[in-house]
Amino acid sequence: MTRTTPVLPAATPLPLHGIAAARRIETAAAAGLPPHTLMQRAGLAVARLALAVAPHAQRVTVLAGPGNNGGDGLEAALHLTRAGRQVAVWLTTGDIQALPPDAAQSYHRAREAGVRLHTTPDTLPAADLVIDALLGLGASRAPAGAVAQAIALANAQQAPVLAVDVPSGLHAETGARLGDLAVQAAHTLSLLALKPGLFTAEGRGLCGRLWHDDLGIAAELLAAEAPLARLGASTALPLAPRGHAQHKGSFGDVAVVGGAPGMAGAARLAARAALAAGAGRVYLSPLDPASGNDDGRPELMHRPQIWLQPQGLLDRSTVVCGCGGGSVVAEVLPPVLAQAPRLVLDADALNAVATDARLQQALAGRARRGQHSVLTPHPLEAARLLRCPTAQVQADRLNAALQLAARFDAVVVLKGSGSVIAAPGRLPVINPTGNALLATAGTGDVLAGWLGGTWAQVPQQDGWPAALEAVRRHGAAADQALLQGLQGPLRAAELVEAMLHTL
Ligand SMILES: NC(=O)C1=CN([C@@H]2O[C@H](COP(=O)(O)OP(=O)(O)OC[C@H]3O[C@@H](n4cnc5c(N)ncnc54)[C@H](OP(=O)(O)O)[C@@H]3O)[C@@H](O)[C@H]2O)[C@@H](O)CC1
Ligand SMILES: Nc1ncnc2c1ncn2[C@@H]1O[C@H](COP(=O)(O)OP(=O)(O)O)[C@@H](O)[C@H]1O
Ligand SMILES: [K+]
Repeated sequence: MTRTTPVLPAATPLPLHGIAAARRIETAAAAGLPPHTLMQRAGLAVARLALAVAPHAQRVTVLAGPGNNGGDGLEAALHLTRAGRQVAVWLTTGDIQALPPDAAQSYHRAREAGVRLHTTPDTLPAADLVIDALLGLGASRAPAGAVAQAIALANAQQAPVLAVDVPSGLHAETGARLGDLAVQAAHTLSLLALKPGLFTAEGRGLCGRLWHDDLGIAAELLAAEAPLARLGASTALPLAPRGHAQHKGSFGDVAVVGGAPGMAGAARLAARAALAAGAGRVYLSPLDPASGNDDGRPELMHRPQIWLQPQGLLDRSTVVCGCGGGSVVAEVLPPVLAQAPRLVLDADALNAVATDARLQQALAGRARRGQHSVLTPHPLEAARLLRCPTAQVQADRLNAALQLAARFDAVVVLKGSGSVIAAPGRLPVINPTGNALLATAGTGDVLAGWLGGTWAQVPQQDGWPAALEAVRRHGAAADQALLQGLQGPLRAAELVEAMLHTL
């Protein structure tokens, strides 16, 4: 029995399979079933979801492509016709002989059921719902010809679009667009395996609301294939509750090094976030000698130039370095990289590392010395570290994060829509929370600080659990703000407070 479920929020971690693995899962599942069963189940699942999300839609247009994704659409058309809807199928090919066998069988079933079938549309009929069954896992190049034309028509009309398996024009594995044209869906029903590209880069934006149907196959078939990543859980993994006899020394120290002239706010935001995350003591060591304490947060302690003290805060704290670091941060990085036992490197600290081979060596050698590092680049910072264009990072975010993690022997948080968390020897995680309310200056500083504040409370661990939890909660606060109707950006100082009130 097939079961369609919403994917987000994900209460438990979910495996995300690459295209090759997804195809092997399909082949293994098909081998244990009568011919054509999976496509029939896929079409039924699409039709049921269409009726559920658009119950009043009388006129449904199905855009069917040249492969098996089109076959799923033809099956859905058949069921929607039986359910009394006015269905028109627009096939991108008139050459029925060229359809793969499963899709050809669905074509004949649809025709026999009286579905109206047309080829190569110039215009689309007015519809209440459009089903995008143009391209699925087989999409390997920029949409061209009739497929490209159909995508453009789908995006130009008003009705909501339900995408089958993946919005056409999106790469299911990377979340990058294959070309200029991609379907903007209101809903996407992912079939059999969930794919990483639905959750990162352009995926979240193009998919709309995400649904999943495993087409009733045995769970063992999915478990038999190694995933490329997992979708993190969007529920809280709380720290141990505070004991009655605990004191501020029980919750670790954080030292924030950042805030070059003109950028004091960035370091203050990170320090505020570390405090709110629950660190016992938070010290602020500004890179601007003229900068004073954060008057809005008298709890923070002003400690100038901790990098000049041979033994002290740098040796025993969780250090967050780089927020608003400017170019001067490069000067303090040698002692910071040498001494900090647990280090979060953000923003200008990463830019400084990107341009200095000695700093790169010092960073990469930390793990061998038993020191732990977490890097939190946004795509441009990641591109500088990898010495490639930003577009190349965004074209394969999982791979970029894995490369950085291997090169620097560190936990890496590649930020942006669907942040990727990677570390050597671990399956990468795509974070399921967050939205564009976070697209405003300073929210990255808040993430780095919160991460440091979380990590300081579990100093015996590497930065992996703290990174997962900080990224999840950061996004969850934005999701909660969206649900509460916030229209504008979630300003960074307010984000700190919002995170405090988010599980
Ligand atoms: N079989 C089953 O039982 C089940 C199948 N399922 C469904 O099958 C889907 C995978 O089907 P698929 O492998 O046939 O690939 P699909 O995505 O339809 O496209 C291939 C066609 O598109 C063409 N094409 C590619 N790129 C193009 C471009 N940019 N612009 C234009 N054309 C382009 C490509 O041409 P070619 O590159 O070969 O020249 C080829 O003709 C999967 O996502 C799921 O929906 C599931 O429901 C489970 C049950
Ligand atoms: N569209 C978006 N969807 C989800 N998260 C986003 C989006 N835009 C930005 N973010 C998040 O906001 C933060 C921005 O960080 P960053 O670019 O470093 O900003 P800054 O340097 O100004 O603090 C990151 O955690 C990023 O993942
Ligand atoms: K599709």
